[in-house]
Amino acid sequence: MRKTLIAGNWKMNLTVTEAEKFFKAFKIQKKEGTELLFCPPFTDIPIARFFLDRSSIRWGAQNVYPEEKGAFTGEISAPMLKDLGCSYVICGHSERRQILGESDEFVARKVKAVLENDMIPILCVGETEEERKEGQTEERIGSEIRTALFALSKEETAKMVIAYEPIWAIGSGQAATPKDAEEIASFIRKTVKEAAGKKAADEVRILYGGSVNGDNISHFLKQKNIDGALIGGASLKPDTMIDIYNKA
Ligand SMILES: O=C[C@H](O)COP(=O)(O)O
Repeated sequence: MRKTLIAGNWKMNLTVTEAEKFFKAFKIQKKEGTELLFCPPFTDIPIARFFLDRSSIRWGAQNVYPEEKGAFTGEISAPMLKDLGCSYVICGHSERRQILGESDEFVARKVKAVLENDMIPILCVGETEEERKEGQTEERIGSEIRTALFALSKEETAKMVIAYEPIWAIGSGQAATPKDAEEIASFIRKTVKEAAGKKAADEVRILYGGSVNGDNISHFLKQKNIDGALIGGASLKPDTMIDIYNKA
């Protein structure tokens, strides 16, 4: 039985002062079978640890550099995140792939580094509006997944989370339909099965991300292959995130 994961990606939002205010206001009743995660900016991770340490809520990072240590100015390594108590790391978010030109190969190195440091990678995949119109969605996502899984064992693959985030749905207020998201989630599971076998495909968790809110979360979670959500804008307000968690 796969555990539902509700993950908030704050992106480049909330200062330390604002994060403190957020966590002071964030109160939930723990639910069995649903995991809650926040991925704040690096600067807020110690604040997340301070407030969430004795709770069931996990914290993670939005990015990582694939090398362990060394002369990589401005970068943060997986051992550094592990030492801060991070459980998850988002790898290959489309905002990084598009703005910073991160390649599938570079993202694959991050995924490996996260697993080697006993954390769980959330691999983001998804198509642009143009690719969708051209019927290239599966080709794009298939290639992103195969490259990320290439150097992983079946056991490592089974631990992963893959987030399907159609780029056109991110921050647009126009989410994919639950039916379309399920179709791609099913394709993702099939791709994992071909690359790493049935056991890994049965265990890997697949999230949907892109304009998720309190009104549509339940529709996504009813889908057979969708195990949770990666939430951007709606994760920035305590009340909205509490509402989403309660509906999950
Ligand atoms: O990582 C989160 C996604 O990019 C979704 O962002 P959004 O919920 O603001 O559309």
